[in-house]
Amino acid sequence: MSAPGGHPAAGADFVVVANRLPVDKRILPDGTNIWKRAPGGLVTALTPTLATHSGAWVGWSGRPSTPGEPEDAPDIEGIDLHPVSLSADEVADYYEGFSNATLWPLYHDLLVKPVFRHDWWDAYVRVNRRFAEKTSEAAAEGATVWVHDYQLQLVPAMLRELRPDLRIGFFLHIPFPPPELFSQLPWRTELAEGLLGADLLGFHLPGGAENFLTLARRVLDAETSRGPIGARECFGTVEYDGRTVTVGSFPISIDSANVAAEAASAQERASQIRAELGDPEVLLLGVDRLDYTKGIDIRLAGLERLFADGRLDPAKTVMVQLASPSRERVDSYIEIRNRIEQMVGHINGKYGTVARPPVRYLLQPVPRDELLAYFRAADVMLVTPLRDGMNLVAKEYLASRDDLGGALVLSEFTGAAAELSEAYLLNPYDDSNVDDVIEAAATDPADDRRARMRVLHDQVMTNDVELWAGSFLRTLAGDA
Ligand SMILES: O=P(O)(O)OC[C@H]1O[C@H](O[C@H]2O[C@H](CO)[C@@H](O)[C@H](O)[C@H]2O)[C@H](O)[C@@H](O)[C@@H]1O
Ligand SMILES: Cc1cn([C@@H]2O[C@H](COP(=O)(O)OP(=O)(O)O)[C@@H](O)[C@H]2O)c(=O)[nH]c1=O
Repeated sequence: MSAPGGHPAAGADFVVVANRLPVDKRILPDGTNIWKRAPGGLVTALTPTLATHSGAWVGWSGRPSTPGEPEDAPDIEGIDLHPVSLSADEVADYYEGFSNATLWPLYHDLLVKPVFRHDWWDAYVRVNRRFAEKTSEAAAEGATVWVHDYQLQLVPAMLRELRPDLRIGFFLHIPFPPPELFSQLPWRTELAEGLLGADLLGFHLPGGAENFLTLARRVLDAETSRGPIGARECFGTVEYDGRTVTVGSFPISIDSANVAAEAASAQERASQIRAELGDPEVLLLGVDRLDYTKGIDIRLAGLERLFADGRLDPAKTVMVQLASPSRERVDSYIEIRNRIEQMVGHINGKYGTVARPPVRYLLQPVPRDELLAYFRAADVMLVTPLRDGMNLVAKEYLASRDDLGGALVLSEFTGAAAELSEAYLLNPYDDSNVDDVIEAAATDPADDRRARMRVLHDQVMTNDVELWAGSFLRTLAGDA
C-alpha cells in the first residue's frame, strides 16, 4: 500500500542495506532450506543495534537464486528482512568479480592485482540498482537508510534519485585508498558520484575520510573542507550538486559487554581446549576469514623462524589457526589457501611428532561460543594483517579477557591499531620485527602483559558498537 506521495505507508523508519542479510541460507540434503545467522564483522556489529530499533534489512541471502523460485524472507531477531536475488552469473560478476577481484584488492593496497572488466562493472551497476529499488520499496516516508560497504557504493545516488525524501548514510568497512590508487579505476568518477548521493559518508579512520576529500577535489573538482578529521569529531564536507555531504571517521567496535559475559562463562571449555592440546606452555591463536589480507602466512613464517632459531620450543608451543572459508572461487583466495596449507604441512612435518603437531589448522567457520572459549584459552592472539579496515577479532579477544590474561599481537596495518597502542604492535612486512614481537608477547613477564591487557580491555569495554552506531546515526540526523 502506498501513501499519497507514492511511498510505502507501512515501510520501515530505519533501513540497513548491506550486501549480505544477517543470515545465510543453507540447503539440507533432503532439499529443505534453513537460515543461519551469518559470520562476519558487519553482521556481528549491526545485530545489536538493529535489535534496539524497529528496522528492516535489505541484503542478499549468500546463495544464487534458482530462476523462477521466489525468495523466502525469514524473520530473525525481530528484523524485517528483504532479500535481494542474485543469479549465478551475478554472483560471479558482481560479488566474486567486481566486488572481490576488483575493489577488494584495489582498496587493500594492491596486495594482489585488481582485475578491471567491463562486464563485471555492468553487473555491479545492475545489482546496485536492484538494491536501491528494493530499499525504496522498504523505506517509509522520510526514513533513515544506512547503506554499507564497498559492494554498494552506487546505491546512495541511485536511492536519492528514487527517494529524495530519505536521509541516507553510507559506511565503508574497508580502507579507502589514496587517490593515486583509486584513480586506476576506469569507473572512478561514477563511484565517487555514487557515494556523494549520501548525506553522511563514514570511514573507520580519519585517513580514509581525508583520502575521500582529496579524491572529490581531484576527480570531481568539488569544493571540500581541508581541516583535519578526528574520530567521531571534526567532520569534513564536500559541496556537490547543490548539496553538502558530511564526511567523518567512526571506528567500528563490538558488543563488548555481551562478549565479555559470554567469554567468562566459556572458561570451563577454555580449560578443556588447553587440555585437548596437551597443555602447552604457550598457546598461540589465529582466527580469520581465509583472506590474503589477513597475514596468516606472515604469522606461520614467523613461527617457523622462531622454531628454527630455538627462540620458541616446538615441544612446548601450539599454534591454533581457525580459518573460515571465504570467496572460495576467486583465484587469489585459492592461491592463499594452497600456500597456507602447504606451510602448515611443512611446519608440522619438520617440527612435530605424529602425536603432537605444533600447528592445528581448521578450515571451517567456528561458532561464536566456541571462538570465545578459544580466546579465553590463548596466551597470545596473533592478528597480523597486511591491511585490514578494522579487525573485530582483535577487539573480541580483548573484551573476552576480563581475567586480564593473554596478550594481543596486532599489525600496525589494521584499523584497530589506531586505538590499541598498548598491544604488541608489529610491522608484518619486517620479518625480524615479526619474530621479536611474537617472542616478546609469548615470553614477557606476566605483570607486563597484564598491565597492557588492563588498558586494552578497558579501551574496548568503553568504545563499543553502541558508540559506533550511535555516533554515526546522531551525526546523520544532524544532532552531533
Ligand atoms: O561477506 P563476505 O564476502 O563473506 O566477507 C565478510 C565481510 O568482510 C569484510 O569485513 C570488513 O568489515 C569489518 C567490520 O567493519 C572490519 O572489521 C574488517 O576489517 C573488514 O574487512 C567486508 O567489509 C564485509 O562487507 C563482509 O561482509
Ligand atoms: C573466522 C571466524 C570469524 N567469526 C567472526 O567474524 C568476524 C570477523 O570480523 P573481522 O572484522 O575480524 O574480519 P572480516 O569482517 O572477516 O574481514 C568476527 O566477529 C568473528 O568473531 C566467526 O564468527 N567465526 C569464524 O570462524
